[in-house]
Amino acid sequence: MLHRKSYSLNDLPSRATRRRSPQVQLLASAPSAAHHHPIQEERDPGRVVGTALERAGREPRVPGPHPDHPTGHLVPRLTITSEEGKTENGLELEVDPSDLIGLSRKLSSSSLSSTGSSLFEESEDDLLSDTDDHGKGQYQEDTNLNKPWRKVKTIVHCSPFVVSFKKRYSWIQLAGHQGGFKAGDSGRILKKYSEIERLCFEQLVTDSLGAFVPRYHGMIERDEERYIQLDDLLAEFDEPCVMDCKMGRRTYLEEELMKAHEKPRLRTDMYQKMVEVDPLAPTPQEHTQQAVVKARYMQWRETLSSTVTLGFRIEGIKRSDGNCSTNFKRTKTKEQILQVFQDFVENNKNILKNYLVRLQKIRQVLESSEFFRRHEVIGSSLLFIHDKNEKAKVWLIDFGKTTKVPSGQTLNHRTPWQEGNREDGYLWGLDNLIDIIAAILTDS
Ligand SMILES: O=P(O)(O)O[C@H]1[C@H](O)[C@@H](OP(=O)(O)O)[C@H](OP(=O)(O)O)[C@@H](OP(=O)(O)O)[C@H]1O
Ligand SMILES: Nc1ncnc2c1ncn2[C@@H]1O[C@H](COP(=O)(O)OP(=O)(O)O)[C@@H](O)[C@H]1O
Repeated sequence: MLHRKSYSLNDLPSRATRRRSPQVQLLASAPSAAHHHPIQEERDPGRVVGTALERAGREPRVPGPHPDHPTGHLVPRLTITSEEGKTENGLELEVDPSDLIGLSRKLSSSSLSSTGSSLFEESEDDLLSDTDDHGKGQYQEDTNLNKPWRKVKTIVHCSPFVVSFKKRYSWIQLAGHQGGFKAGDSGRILKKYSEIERLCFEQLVTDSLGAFVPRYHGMIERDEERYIQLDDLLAEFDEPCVMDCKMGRRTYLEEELMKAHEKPRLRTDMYQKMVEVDPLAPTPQEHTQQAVVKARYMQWRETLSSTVTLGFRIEGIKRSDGNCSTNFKRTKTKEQILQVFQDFVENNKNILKNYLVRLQKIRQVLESSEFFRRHEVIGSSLLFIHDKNEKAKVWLIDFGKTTKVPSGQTLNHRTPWQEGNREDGYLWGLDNLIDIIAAILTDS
């Protein structure tokens, strides 16, 4: 039986409780398939200069990699691959035995993961208080610290996905909560239910923004667990490349901040995620208590990346060669982002142009959307997907922390945030993103 908390508007979440189902069953890819790739968050920003950058506007250089942690945070990569013709029972698990060691709790929310997590039942262990690190903070040493790009190779054929996919492709989850997804009927995915998100999708059906979010097909119950059904955005692509960009100037709700002020809850898992990236980041007090409060962790992540300075950040990428990375926590400057985009599209200007047109359209629709005007949009991403046919589209995903502002209030999503005004900087971030992509194209 699955034990899962549903979220109401009055229960804004640590979603810690809905994540990280035991991942011991999901095993990382063969390290041999991994290789270095030029896109790395610790790249020397000085390498990427030029007129495109000048047009995009210069940012102060960020310091290079931390001397004690030159390669940043790495996670095992895995994905589920369905194979046509296989039955639900014709299943096999491909595992590199060397990957069996110490992976059980490694995957964090920032880990690239797969729908495979939903193959396995959550346990009571995952329903944790914020002060409990069990199931969240037990991160193991990654033995492949020099390999920020990892080939997705694990194949798990024991899922209901096998029968639901029409064509052979890997569904990949680039960010978000572990165990949050499951395959649905053909061309659909199931995302664990959240009342907030359901409300959003229901309203989006009739909003002009509806064309730019995955189509919503209502709620469904599977194995005593509720899900929302959404179109699988990857389904229409041929060997899709995917990028998740988390939008906005902040990644936590004002309500979460208030809670943190009133009743700070210590998170050992977040402390561990922090020291994994930068052992010097915690304060002496945080080191002593081996824990940080969530708002502190979120703000640290925002400042480390481009969230605060540009209003968006890159969360993860799956490339055409199948390699994936969520190793962008320090990707901060315009020049770094510009380089990541160029690598992501492999310098294909047609793809970039298609993305630009789509983003401009999204901006136009956002500016006139009633839904958008009346919602604080936090933690939502733009999902970029393209393929070798140069088809390239972008959608808005993840409305788990998108909440309505009080009646009479509206947001413009560009005004700088001050506690109380609920502005999220979404459009400001989109403006910056569009400028960067336009600058790459203009340069060429
Ligand atoms: O990406 P890393 O550095 O792992 O940090 C994660 C992300 O910020 C999650 O946001 P998102 O879901 O947008 O990816 C957030 O979930 P919330 O959405 O619940 O805030 C997690 O909070 P916890 O769920 O409390 O751990 C936090 O630990
Ligand atoms: N409709 C979809 N189609 C295809 N992939 C999706 C879809 N929704 C989410 N994903 C994948 O799952 C990841 C996490 O999604 P998200 O909704 O942000 O989850 P969470 O609420 O757990 O943060 C995305 O980065 C993307 O890779």
